Amino acid sequence: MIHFLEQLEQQLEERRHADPASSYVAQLHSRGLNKILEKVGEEATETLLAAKDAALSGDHREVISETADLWFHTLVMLSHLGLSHQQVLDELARRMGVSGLDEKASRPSTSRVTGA
Ligand SMILES: N=c1c2ncn([C@@H]3O[C@H](COP(=O)(O)OP(=O)(O)OP(=O)(O)O)[C@@H](O)[C@H]3O)c2ncn1[C@@H]1O[C@H](COP(=O)(O)O)[C@@H](O)[C@H]1O
Repeated sequence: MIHFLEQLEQQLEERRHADPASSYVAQLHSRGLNKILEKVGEEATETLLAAKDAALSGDHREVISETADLWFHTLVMLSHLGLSHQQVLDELARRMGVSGLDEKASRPSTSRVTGA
């Protein structure tokens, strides 16, 4: 899986400066960060709607497809910002074993008051 992400990231970097007429990835970069963020938001919404449908119907194909779209556009976003999926994996690894409840309780008291 990690090897596949490395291959995909390499392909996304290669396509970054390709001809937008023949590459969707190049098209996204040429349209700029706001367009990429718009797509991430759109795919996030489509993913949650598909998840609601999947819970009702038991058919998981659409939520898997939409989640793949969301991950793909998120990878393009990271690439546009000069970041790597590895930095996200490192952050998840850093959090491994730290309960989300404990982490939240250790935040400064102002955060707890606002519930943020
Ligand atoms: N994994 C993907 C991938 N997943 C989704 N998509 C595209 O993401 C788009 C999302 O579909 P939408 O209907 O939401 O987008 P749209 O309606 O066309 O967009 P709007 O004009 O409405 O904003 C579609 O065009 C999909 O084909 C992807 N496009 C590319 N890749 C990977 O990126 C590589 C390079 O792609 P190209 O740059 O196109 O060669 C490919 O070989 C793949 O490995």
